[in-house]
Amino acid sequence: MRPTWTSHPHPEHAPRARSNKGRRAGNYVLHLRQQSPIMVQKLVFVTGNANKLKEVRQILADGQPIELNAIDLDLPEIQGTTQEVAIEKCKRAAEVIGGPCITEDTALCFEALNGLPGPYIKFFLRELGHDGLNRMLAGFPSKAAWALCTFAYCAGPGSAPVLFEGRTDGRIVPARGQGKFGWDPVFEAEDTGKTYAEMEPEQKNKLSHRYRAVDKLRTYLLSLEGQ
Ligand SMILES: O=c1[nH]c(=O)c2ncn([C@@H]3O[C@H](COP(=O)(O)OP(=O)(O)OP(=O)(O)O)[C@@H](O)[C@H]3O)c2[nH]1
Ligand SMILES: [Mg+2]
Repeated sequence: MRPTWTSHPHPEHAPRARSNKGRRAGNYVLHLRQQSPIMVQKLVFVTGNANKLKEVRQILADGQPIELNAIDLDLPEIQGTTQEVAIEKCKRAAEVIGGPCITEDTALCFEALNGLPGPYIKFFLRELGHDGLNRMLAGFPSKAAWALCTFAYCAGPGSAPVLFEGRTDGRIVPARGQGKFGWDPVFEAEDTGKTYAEMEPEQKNKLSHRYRAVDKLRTYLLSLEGQ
């Protein structure tokens, strides 16, 4: 079914900013623009992570005209596979805002640990830091890892979310580079010899897990526009 692109989230459903995180991405809306400004259509990106938002904006700025904004909502993230976590979060986001939306989940998966920490990387990073992530692999010969980005799009309350995954392979290394974003300094992307943190944004945004997922999402959203 074609989503009701033209509806803003109803003011009664407008979420309040998270107060417990001390950061806020801002109240924004994703505009899918056709050539005429009158045809502006809207979709909410629900995330509390300002770095994600910044990167997604940068990636989307290069290509078809999609204008991105976001709402910061404190949504529960269940335990499960990356797909299960992404589906439930997006479903809940659509219910809360009462309309179409996208959400994004990032996992960092260690080959030696059969894909863990995966979607729980946020908590491992917070508790162990860069050094601890390296030490987790001390007893294993393989330092191979992959970064996995899962975007979910939900057409509205009661609709099943659609997923878009992007994966970048690499390995876990002692921290190198400017540590502005999460685990960027300890993830060396395959065939680059550089950690994400050592790359200019332009380089990361052309090979990252996020870039690969956004590319699929963009194609899907624009195909909906044409229907
Ligand atoms: O170095 C990094 N380079 C990246 O490219 C990247 N993308 C996400 N992350 C971090 O990995 C965890 C995912 O958890 P996550 O998907 O639940 O995100 P989140 O809770 O911060 O935001 P959201 O769920 O409100 O969107 C969080 O700690 C993010 O900061 C990254 N770290
Ligand atoms: Mg989260």
